[in-house]
Amino acid sequence: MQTQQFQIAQEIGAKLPPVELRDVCYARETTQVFQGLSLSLSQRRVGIVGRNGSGKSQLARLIAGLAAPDAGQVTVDGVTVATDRKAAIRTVGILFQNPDHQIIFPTVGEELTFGLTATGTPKAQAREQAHAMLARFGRPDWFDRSVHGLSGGQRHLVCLMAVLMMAPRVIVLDEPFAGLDMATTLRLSRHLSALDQTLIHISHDLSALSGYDRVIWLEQGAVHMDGAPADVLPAYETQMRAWGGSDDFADL
Ligand SMILES: Nc1ncnc2c1ncn2[C@@H]1O[C@H](COP(=O)(O)OP(=O)(O)OP(=O)(O)O)[C@@H](O)[C@H]1O
Repeated sequence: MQTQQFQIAQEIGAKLPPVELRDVCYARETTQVFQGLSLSLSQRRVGIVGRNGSGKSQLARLIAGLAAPDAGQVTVDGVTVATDRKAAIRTVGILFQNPDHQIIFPTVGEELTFGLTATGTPKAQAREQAHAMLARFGRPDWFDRSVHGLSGGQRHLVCLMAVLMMAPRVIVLDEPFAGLDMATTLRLSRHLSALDQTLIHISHDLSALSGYDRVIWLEQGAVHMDGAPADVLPAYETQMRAWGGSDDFADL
């Protein structure tokens, strides 16, 4: 299948924080995940799809600056995210599939205030902002709650609030709804879709991406197809059904 280049609506894209990957090479142990990947994202809602192991989570980590490319450059809104960490955490946030990969502190209050205090906000102001965030999400009583006493869905909400505390212009979502019940998923999706921020959303749930501005299909660390959801999602689904017809896992 030919990769399609998707034409960007410049008048919309110009106002949004650009996410740029230039000639990115990146290996994990013996796996060469990306070999010269270039991508320019400037839409408000970008979906990423691809098979298991195609490189989606590694792409998310590079965009969030949690990993540095071996060669090439990743910038978000002009910030080189892997090296300028202080600017990066105010520019781009990431929500993981598993909140336990994200949460560091024992209490909700500490988790919510850490990013702000680490980047110079006075402690009292950070606490005030955390209380305001908890009130916004209807959990004013959570500041002193132990994170480990919360359910998975509640921990997801803590992660979302911690990301929003930094007011990043771009949020990367790495399958944040996996394992959540339908009501929690609907509620979190509604909060996310109401956000002004640019969302780059990795998902195996194609319906979650149908209203997006652009969808990128990754295959073995390269862009296989790039375009409007109405073009990319049906093509992806058809290919997945065809591959799913085989009983062999050798290609996983
Ligand atoms: N910690 C690691 N050490 C070595 N190789 C890794 C590591 N993490 C990922 N990889 C490799 O990098 C490649 C891309 O993995 P990645 O996690 O980005 O895939 P993915 O598209 O997110 O898959 P999934 O849909 O299963 O989450 C895979 O070949 C994987 O084996």
